[in-house]
Amino acid sequence: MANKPIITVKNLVKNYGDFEAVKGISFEVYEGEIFGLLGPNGAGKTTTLEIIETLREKTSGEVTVDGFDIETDADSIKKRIGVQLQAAGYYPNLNLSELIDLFSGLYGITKTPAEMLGKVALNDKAKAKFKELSGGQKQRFSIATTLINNPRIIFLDEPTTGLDPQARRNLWDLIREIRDAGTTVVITTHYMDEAEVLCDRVAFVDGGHIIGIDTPDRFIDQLVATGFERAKQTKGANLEDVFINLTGKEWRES
Ligand SMILES: Nc1ncnc2c1ncn2[C@@H]1O[C@H](COP(=O)(O)OP(=O)(O)OP(=O)(O)O)[C@@H](O)[C@H]1O
Repeated sequence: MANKPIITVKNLVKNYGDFEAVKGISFEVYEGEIFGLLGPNGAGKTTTLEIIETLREKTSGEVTVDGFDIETDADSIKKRIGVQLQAAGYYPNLNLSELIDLFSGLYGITKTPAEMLGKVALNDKAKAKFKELSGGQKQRFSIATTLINNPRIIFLDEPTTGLDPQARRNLWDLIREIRDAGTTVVITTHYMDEAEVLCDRVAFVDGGHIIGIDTPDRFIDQLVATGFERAKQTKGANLEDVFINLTGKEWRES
């Protein structure tokens, strides 16, 4: 992968009153990668993402997204990114088809519901309302809405929280497909197994600082090189393997 930065963050600071939530962080996201922001609750991940998404004011520092400055070109950035909305953002009385039409209209883009729902395997739910969907289907639909404006980058904030093992794996496949089709993906997650298999690179954020940034593989190799050894696994499978083995890998939520 040619490492061409699509997001550049330099010395970003965000204060809420006297409280410094983000304390001068710098990092780059490369074009075409799945980039994970990891860290404990309250580390500053959402604050950082919302500043990059032009939804929140920074205190100081510089951020460019696809060559545009968040300070002077927020509108150009908004046109080039897709941000997952929380469920509350969907009109309750519209079905999925109507919601796609509505969002397309807001973007001034002609996208058919069949095309967008097809991308996330929800064509059979075109007439269903958002609240009637399973957790995995809701996440897939909200990812479809991020893709309507052909974004260069999408931002997913804990997209697999609360999903069952199959639904999580299917969402990983979907996120990889989106990356493979050329869209950069920035994701937050509290599941380290997910970050390990899904993310090309991850940054660890703690207390408003970035404390490490690298590929999952290199992070793990570096830790092992220090002599760290994991408690030996006594069994060749775990309960999640049993779950998947018993209930199958196919999508279960139609
Ligand atoms: N609007 C706000 N006003 C005051 N403090 C805030 C505000 N938003 C966030 N904070 C504080 O800033 C810190 C960073 O919050 P942020 O939501 O960015 O963390 P996070 O890493 O996304 O956490 P989580 O994993 O829980 O989502 C926290 O201490 C939080 O309480």
